[in-house]
Amino acid sequence: MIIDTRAIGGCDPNAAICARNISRDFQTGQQTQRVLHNIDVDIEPGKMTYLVGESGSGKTTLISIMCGILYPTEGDVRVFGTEIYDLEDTELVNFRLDNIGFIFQQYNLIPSIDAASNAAVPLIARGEDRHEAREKAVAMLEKLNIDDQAGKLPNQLSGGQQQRVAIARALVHEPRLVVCDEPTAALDATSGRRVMDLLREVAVSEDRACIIVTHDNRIFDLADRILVLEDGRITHDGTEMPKDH
Ligand SMILES: Nc1ncnc2c1ncn2[C@@H]1O[C@H](COP(=O)(O)OP(=O)(O)OP(=O)(O)O)[C@@H](O)[C@H]1O
Repeated sequence: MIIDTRAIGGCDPNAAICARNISRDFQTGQQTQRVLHNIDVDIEPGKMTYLVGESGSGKTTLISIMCGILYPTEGDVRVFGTEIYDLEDTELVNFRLDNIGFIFQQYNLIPSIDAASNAAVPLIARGEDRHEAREKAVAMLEKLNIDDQAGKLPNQLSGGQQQRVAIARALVHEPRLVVCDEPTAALDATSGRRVMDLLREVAVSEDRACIIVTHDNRIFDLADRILVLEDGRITHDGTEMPKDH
């Protein structure tokens, strides 16, 4: 694979993500709806960046584009120096497997395998030995204080426990970029802060970045940077929430 080393639109070569001129349309019947409008954004490593905005403002669409699971209608995205939408499909899948951990609003756990096997999925997908993968998965479940549930199937777990399994699955392969959609929504305040502490420990360092989509004002104080999205445009970029929110 040849990586084009030319900068797109003034990308900082050290940025975790450099997104330029991102627009996205959705087609519903005859109607085309533009939900993101010419967004330029850089995400720096070493920071926990929040993406905040009302329901329907385009948060999920934007993070999906920034991490290689949804093509933009227009624009370019570079993740750790790789222009991801120039990759072939299998290259993009492998890039995501190696570099990105996802925590979705829906936990997307596999119902027929236990919690430890679910948490081990990214390691097994990369071809790691199953036994070693399970051991690493159980160690991650332990950090999340849920290793006593390792042998249970998803439908034997509470919503909050399922979410912690999904979080363990996102972190188990120590990805350089972690993207989380409402990681604390189903958790009580103490568990929520514990998850955020763990995310900071595992997902934020000199060469790692973490983006969190959240409505949860209990954790706004833990952000290093807050981006506010309104109707598909970034209207605030600062270290705190704007006063009028
Ligand atoms: N697959 C799709 N087809 C058509 N419209 C879509 C699709 N996905 C999202 N949209 C529309 O795009 C807009 C932005 O949706 P998105 O899910 O990105 O918002 P959000 O800010 O993440 O909302 P929430 O906080 O409710 O999750 C909404 O109007 C939504 O209806």
